[in-house]
Amino acid sequence: MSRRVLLVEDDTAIATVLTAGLEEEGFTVDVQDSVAGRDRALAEASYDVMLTDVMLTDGDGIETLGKVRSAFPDLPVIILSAQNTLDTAVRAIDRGAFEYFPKPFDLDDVVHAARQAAEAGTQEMAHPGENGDGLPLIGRSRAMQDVYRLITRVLHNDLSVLVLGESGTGKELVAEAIHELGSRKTGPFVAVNTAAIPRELIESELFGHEKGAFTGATARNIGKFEEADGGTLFLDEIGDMPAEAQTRLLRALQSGRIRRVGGSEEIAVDVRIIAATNRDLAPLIDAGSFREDLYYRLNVVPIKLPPLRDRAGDVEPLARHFLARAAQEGLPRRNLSTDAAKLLDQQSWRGNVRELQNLVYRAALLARDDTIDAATIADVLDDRPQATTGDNHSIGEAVSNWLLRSRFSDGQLYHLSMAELERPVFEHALKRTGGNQLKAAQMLGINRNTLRKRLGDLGIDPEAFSPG
Ligand SMILES: Nc1ncnc2c1ncn2[C@@H]1O[C@H](COP(=O)(O)OP(=O)(O)OP(=O)(O)O)[C@@H](O)[C@H]1O
Repeated sequence: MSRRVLLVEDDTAIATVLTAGLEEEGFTVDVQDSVAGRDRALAEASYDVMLTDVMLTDGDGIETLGKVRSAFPDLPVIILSAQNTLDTAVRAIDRGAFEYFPKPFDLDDVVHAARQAAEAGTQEMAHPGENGDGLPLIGRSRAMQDVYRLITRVLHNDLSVLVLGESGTGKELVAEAIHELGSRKTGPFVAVNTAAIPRELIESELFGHEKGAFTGATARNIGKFEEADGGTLFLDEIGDMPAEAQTRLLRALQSGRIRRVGGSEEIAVDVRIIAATNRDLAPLIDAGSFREDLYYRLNVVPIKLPPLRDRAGDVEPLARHFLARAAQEGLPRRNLSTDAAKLLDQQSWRGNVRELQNLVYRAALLARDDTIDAATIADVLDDRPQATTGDNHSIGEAVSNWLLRSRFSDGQLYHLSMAELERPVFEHALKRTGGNQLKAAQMLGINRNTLRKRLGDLGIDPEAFSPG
């Protein structure tokens, strides 16, 4: 028996392509181009799944979704949206959408989701919640869309999330967003930067200690786990955690209980863990300095944050966002000239969003009039601390400098250095070939399967380099 789809889309080109794809999959497709048409069709026929655009001439496909969901609670709905913000993704899932696809979408993905939806009915639907306000993440690039979709997937469960990404890409902000928008928002959000705490103190910081547990422990102290009870614990720079603390953390995650340092009592804690790292954990695991079992515990849902240079079109809105924030914080209110925005967009942003933010604040301070022009940006750019490897004359020199700045223990040096070298080489080749792995492998002079495997090991997504 043929399954029936209601497609609500006012763009005829998209409607035609989708209809063809869905029909090929064996669906019968009815197309409507308005909210009114949608409601009429729903009243007249019975559907297995509905796909709907958001901005329709007579209304908003998400805002009016509540009505549909109460009248047809068993009808799974897939949202197709051109408003590619985290807000839209969250609104869609909160209103009970089965899936959310930013445009332009991949036809196969949408057809696949329609089939899944028709099969699963509404069982797998996200829990409706209320609408989030003041969503903090700026940027509508294609590269950020996957991040938004993943965020919506983890809001109403307690799955462990591992946020991966270079320094300054917004990992902590993502953790905060998950907490603020999710079902633990009434509980505390507690952040711990593992790399910033002396190794000897990490365990007591995380799990607390009893009076007299060690020299200097003059009173009982509650750790971050207990502080985060009922909420979210964000563990930043997880790759820097010493071995003993890793063991203790794993035990806590497995049992849902902790024991204070020097204590004997087992204390139950209800904590959602979000961990983050800017390091590649695979070589640390290979080298035996990061526990593999802990990795699997933490990495239930990985969220990879793209570096800023891969977020086409995001630099200018971010810069304007930071200017507005700077003004709120008492700095002079400034505009950004078109040329200034262009110049910002051309930078490679090795320090990612944090670097852009710092630079925008400095430009706001230094600008000579209300509008920040390209000359001011150029001055501030020149003033930057030297980019880490930008001034080196050879790869060898760059590597030597990098080794001097890095800290890792014996047994990791080779794997970590190789990962560090391979990443920019692979990314360069993927960029040059628009993400085509076959061509990239030819350019590199290595076997395609080798490339695919190494990309996987390094967590590089070739899709992120494909145009569009
Ligand atoms: N998409 C974004 N929209 C708005 N602000 C952002 C965004 N991403 C990052 N920021 C801002 O940039 C700064 C750096 O972000 P954050 O501290 O979350 O990065 P991080 O990846 O955790 O860095 P690190 O690895 O160094 O800890 C913060 O001030 C954050 O508010």
